[in-house]
This record gives sequence, structure tokens and C-alpha cells, in this order.
Amino acid sequence: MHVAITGNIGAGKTTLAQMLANHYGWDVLFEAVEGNPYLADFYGDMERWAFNLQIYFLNSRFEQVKTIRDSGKSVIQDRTIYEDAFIFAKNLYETGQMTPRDYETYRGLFENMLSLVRPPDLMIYLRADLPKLVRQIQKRGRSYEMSISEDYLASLNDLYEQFAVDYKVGELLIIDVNELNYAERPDDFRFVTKVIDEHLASRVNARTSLV
Ligand SMILES: Nc1ncnc2c1ncn2[C@@H]1O[C@H](COP(=O)(O)OP(=O)(O)OP(=O)(O)O)[C@@H](O)[C@H]1O
Repeated sequence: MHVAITGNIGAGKTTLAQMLANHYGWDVLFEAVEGNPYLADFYGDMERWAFNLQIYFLNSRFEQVKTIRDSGKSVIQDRTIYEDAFIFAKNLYETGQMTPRDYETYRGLFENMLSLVRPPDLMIYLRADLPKLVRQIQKRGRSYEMSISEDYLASLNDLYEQFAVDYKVGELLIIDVNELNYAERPDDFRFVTKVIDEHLASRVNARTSLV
């Protein structure tokens, strides 16, 4: 079983991935944030560091793809390779912060990698509106994320919504997390696991469901 959690910055993926891993006894794979050599610089000057950061994330995510393939265990993954390309890199290109030739080079590499990527058995999209994202980013208080603008989050959210519509290579479960606080309210976490259990039980019937 390979489950992946997808969603915008501050949606609550990392917390939920850890909680689900504990609950179901799955291994968990996090994103490369600590020790990421580009992330802080990227938030200071996106245009300068866009290509470098995207290559770094693409490589680290591809490493995870290989780990998942070779592990033979049930794994939950915090964010996927699809988001790097279809959301983050695309947004940088569309907003003029990644040049066409860099984007083309990046996409060529991504397409090559994609031929070796097996989609997760279940993708869980945590849908959150801007106020929720902003609150969570401020709450965790990473200094380099304080420069994230609402425009940036809004563009990413638009691309996430498009991604949810276009995602056809596997099953997608959409959970609206605007009113949920599973980190602090056990009932909310029970709600999420119930939805996942139901979805896993009815996998043959539905490819996309929404709660
Ligand atoms: N491909 C990418 N391009 C640009 N920034 C990225 C990319 N992938 C991840 N990031 C950034 O790296 C950091 C990852 O932090 P983290 O793992 O805590 O996840 P997050 O996106 O904030 O999610 P959550 O709060 O839902 O756990 C965020 O600032 C995120 O936007």
C-alpha cells in the first residue's frame, strides 16, 4: 500500500502523515525540508533559485519513488513528484520566475522520470482555503516562510484544484480540512480515518470521492 498526501503549503500534510503512519503502522516519508540547501534562498529570490530548487526537489522525490518501490512495505508519503512539476514548477514558469528554457529542461527530466513512477494506490488531497493556510504557516513560524505572499498561495491553490480535476492515474480522495483540527481534536482525526477506511473498503467502486 502506497498512500500519498497532497496539498498546499501549510495544509497540514506532515502532521497528518505522521498521525496516519502511527495509526495504521505505515512507514512515513517526509519532504526534504531540514537541510534543504536552496529553500531559504528560494524564498528570498524565487527567480534566481527556482531552477536549482526544482531540480533538488525532483531528485529527492525520485529517490523516494525508488525507496517506496524497493521497500515492499506500506508507506505514506508527504507530497508527491506530481506536485513539484504540475504545481510548483508550473507556477514558477507561468508567473515568469522560471525561464522557458529552464522549464523545458526541467519538464524533459520530469517526463523521463515519470515513465518509471508508479502512482500511489491512494492520493489524499487536503483542500484548504487561504485563511487556513496563512494561519498554519504563521503558527509554525519558519522564518524563511514569512515572505510567502497570499498571491503565491492563491496561485498554488488554483493549480492544486486543477490538478485534482486532471488527476486520472490513480485514486484521489479529497478532504476539506478548513474546519478540521486533527492535531488537537481526536474526533476530527477519527473522522479522517473513518473516511479513509471507507474509501479503502470501497476502492473498486469509486476512483474519486469528496467529503
Ligand atoms: N517543488 C517545490 N517548489 C517550491 N517549494 C516547494 C516545493 N516542494 C516543497 N516546497 C516547499 O518546501 C516546504 C515544505 O515544507 P513542509 O514539508 O513542512 O510542507 P508544507 O508544504 O508546508 O506542508 P504542510 O504544512 O501541509 O505539512 C514548504 O515551504 C513548501 O512550499
